[in-house]
Amino acid sequence: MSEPAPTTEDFDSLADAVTWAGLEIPAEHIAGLDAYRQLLWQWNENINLTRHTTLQKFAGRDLLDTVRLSEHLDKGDRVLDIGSGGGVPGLPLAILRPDLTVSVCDSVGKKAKVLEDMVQSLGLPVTVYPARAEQVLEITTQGTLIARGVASLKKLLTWLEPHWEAFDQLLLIKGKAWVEERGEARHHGLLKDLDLRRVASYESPLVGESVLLRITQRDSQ
Ligand SMILES: C[S@@+](CC[C@H](N)C(=O)[O-])C[C@H]1O[C@@H](n2cnc3c(N)ncnc32)[C@H](O)[C@@H]1O
Repeated sequence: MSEPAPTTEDFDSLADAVTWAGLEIPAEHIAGLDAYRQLLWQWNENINLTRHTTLQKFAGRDLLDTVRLSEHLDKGDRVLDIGSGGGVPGLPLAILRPDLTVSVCDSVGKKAKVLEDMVQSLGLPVTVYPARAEQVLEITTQGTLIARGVASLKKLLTWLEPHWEAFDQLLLIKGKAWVEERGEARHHGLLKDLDLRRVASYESPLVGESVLLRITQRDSQ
């Protein structure tokens, strides 16, 4: 019989939770990630930003997703996290990858204000846009758009359809339902000019399989 997953009480520190999640994060980044985590949980008492309020979930979900995503971003890329909410994956990514130019946006003003406060407190070189992704793409250009938990593929591709000239690729963190979402997007003709690849698939000890989808314009290959 397999061992039950350990509970939060098993971890006294973020470093222990990171090791449990099977992640190799350089020691120099752990303090910054933990500072972000503390701010997020403090804000979460007043405004609903995350349900991942244990070290186990922070490491086994938020950091795991961010680290796997990070492995598919080129050095020096310009990255926009769309629908950043409490900051995942954009803020931990900015901590782990100082070579990237990271921006985050959220369409809910209150959430964008919290993101701005966290960025200031942590001294991160991150631009926060209190706006919908579509609006940000009218005034900026990006290398990679990243997103987790924002909307179905159909919705995302509909929003982004008029804006492909403003970015090179879309990297999405998705769960098992990605296959049905791809079917729905295809059915609506949203993938006809796009190339969608599953570039990674990884197991979270807490939620099972997650995938990273890379979507590009077909003629940009
Ligand atoms: C479920 S939360 C996910 C937050 C975070 N990415 C995470 O994984 O923890 C989705 C967020 O996307 C934001 N959102 C939805 N549509 C958006 C859009 N078109 N542009 C920017 N933000 C959007 C919502 O306000 C919400 O904060």
